[in-house]
Amino acid sequence: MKIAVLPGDGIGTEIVAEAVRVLQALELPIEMESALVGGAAYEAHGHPLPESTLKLAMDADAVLFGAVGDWKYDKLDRPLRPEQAILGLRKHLGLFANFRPAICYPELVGASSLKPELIAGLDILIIRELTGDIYFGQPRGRRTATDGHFPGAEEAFDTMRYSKPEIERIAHVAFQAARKRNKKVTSVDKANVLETFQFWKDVVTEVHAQYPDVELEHMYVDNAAMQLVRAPKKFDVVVTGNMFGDILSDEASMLTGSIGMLPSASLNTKNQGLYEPSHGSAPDIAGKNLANPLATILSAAMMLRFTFNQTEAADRIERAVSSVLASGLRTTDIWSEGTTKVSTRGMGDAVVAAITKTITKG
Ligand SMILES: NC(=O)c1ccc[n+]([C@@H]2O[C@H](COP(=O)([O-])OP(=O)(O)OC[C@H]3O[C@@H](n4cnc5c(N)ncnc54)[C@H](O)[C@@H]3O)[C@@H](O)[C@H]2O)c1
Ligand SMILES: CC(C)[C@H](C(=O)O)[C@@H](O)C(=O)O
Ligand SMILES: [Mg+2]
Repeated sequence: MKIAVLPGDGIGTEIVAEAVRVLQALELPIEMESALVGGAAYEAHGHPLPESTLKLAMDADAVLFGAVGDWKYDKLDRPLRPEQAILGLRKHLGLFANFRPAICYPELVGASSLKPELIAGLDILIIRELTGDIYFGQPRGRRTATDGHFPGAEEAFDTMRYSKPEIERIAHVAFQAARKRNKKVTSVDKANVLETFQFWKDVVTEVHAQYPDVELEHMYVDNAAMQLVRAPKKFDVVVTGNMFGDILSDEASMLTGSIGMLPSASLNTKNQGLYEPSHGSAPDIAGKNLANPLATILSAAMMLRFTFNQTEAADRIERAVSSVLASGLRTTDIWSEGTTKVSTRGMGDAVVAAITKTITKG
């Protein structure tokens, strides 16, 4: 089991350190090798995704990723910006299927900004297409407008596009995931305005014919954003494009109590995966030992489950997280009256201790 460990920037280094300690506590035959990525790699090597880092990731069975980015790099040319590292990894490794499960742990029902009854028992899965859409479509750039409202003015443009096979494969992923859950898929689009998403809707409908046991509903993205906070438990599997999935998954994270609770798995056709929290490098709290490491720790559990088929070890991590939350320990983002505030390291220590206890007990 070879894991490339890429902590990145900001809180990335702090949260990945805790996930690594959790993996080590499991005493599995895991080989881990670290490399710089994002702004840290730009500082050291002049590029956010150096060849050596990309090679390490491509040769590994799985990548454990923290986060990249900092406001101080926002003026760099786009190819040198830290965010290009994660986009480049997704593209080079072909990580088209992104799983972002939003699960509300019973202990955190009070931590969300939503009413407890809306989110108690919540367990939804957002499946985000990760290598297409306006994120990767060409052409893009800046130019002088020759038409539109202001001919002659400076303008910028991007290209939204999806090919049929790209939509088909993510639709299959969603229907197959739904089969193992509550057999309902909501496909989120903007077919009323965008040709790309009328096509998305048509192709998803076509693929659905192969899954008559799964219910399919279509929903416009603006309505989906509203329904997610109105009645989130009505969803089971949500499948959508790259950009809508980015936005809706951050929204869904608040249903779990905090963005610090939302893990993710990004998979390719070879079951190679990159595992990262759904949040970013949080420059506002970086270096303060304040970040919640649980999204990253839970991403490590997803790695054991999806890439390494180590179901028992994955369960062990998830049980340890539950027991730590049940014992009342909270990082600042999920803290509420009557619970005990701990640091990033303190939360990591508690999860490691809970795992060690289960191993000792056998
Ligand atoms: N995959 C990635 O590497 C990734 C993802 C998202 C954003 N980014 C980058 O991160 C930088 C910051 O972006 P942003 O501020 O928009 O989003 P962010 O997710 O980094 O932070 C948003 C807010 O959530 C809080 N937060 C995030 N993770 C947390 C955690 N684990 N525990 C407690 N609080 C947490 C932050 O303190 C901040 O207030 C940008 O450069 C952005 O491009 C990277
Ligand atoms: C950092 C950025 C490129 C990334 C995205 O937009 O995909 C992030 O927001 C995410 O959700 O992983
Ligand atoms: Mg995002």
